[in-house]
Amino acid sequence: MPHAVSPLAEQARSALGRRNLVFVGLMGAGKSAIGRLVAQQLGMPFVDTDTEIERVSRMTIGELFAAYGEPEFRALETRVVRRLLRSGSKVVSTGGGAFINDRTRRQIERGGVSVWLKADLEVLWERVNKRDNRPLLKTENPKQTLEKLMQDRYPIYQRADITISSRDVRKEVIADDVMHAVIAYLSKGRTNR
Ligand SMILES: Nc1ncnc2c1ncn2[C@@H]1O[C@H](COP(=O)(O)OP(=O)(O)OP(=O)(O)O)[C@@H](O)[C@H]1O
Ligand SMILES: O=C(O)C1=C[C@@H](O)[C@@H](O)[C@H](O)C1
Ligand SMILES: [Mg+2]
Repeated sequence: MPHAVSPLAEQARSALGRRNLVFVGLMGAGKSAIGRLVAQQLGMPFVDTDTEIERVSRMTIGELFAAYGEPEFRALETRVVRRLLRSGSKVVSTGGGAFINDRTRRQIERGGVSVWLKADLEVLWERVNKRDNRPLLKTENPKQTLEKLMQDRYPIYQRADITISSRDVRKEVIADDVMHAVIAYLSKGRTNR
């Protein structure tokens, strides 16, 4: 297992102990990019649930939505998240809707420290409009759809243990914010899970 790469990362790694670190938030918030970077810095394994779902189903997320519909996708997502959170501590980046689903959110609440990457509409839109691989945004006005998802989902993402502002700065800056916040959150007298 690789070691944490800086004193900050080392301190965050040791605070986490055997816990998982789970990134949640809307499409484009940076869960995959920041999750991967934080995992590298902490010297922990990294898994992205969307990638894992595509691997086990041998279909893309778009194909899954088209063939089976969103409810089936959510059921598969719940199972994948549960399995990942039970198989050794790691950094997990979830798909945008995972924390919104009651069953999946309960898995995350039980299985790790959750980090909401919170971004404003312009930042999200700038990042997601470059690709069209998000089935929920295949609408007439995808920016408006994204705004509606923000209104519906932000009150739920807000339940995450930690909130980090995912703004237009280098990914390393956000990764440092995450590690500082993890240390602060876990120093509040919490016991190892
Ligand atoms: N701080 C940042 N600076 C510049 N680019 C960023 C930053 N954070 C994320 N990005 C870029 O924004 C795009 C979307 O990020 P990412 O794929 O990590 O989002 P996500 O939250 O995983 O979205 P989804 O829920 O759709 O999987 C990627 O191209 C990523 O490299
Ligand atoms: O926000 C969502 O509900 C989604 C986000 C993506 O990560 C994928 O999990 C899928 O496109 C659904
Ligand atoms: Mg992602």
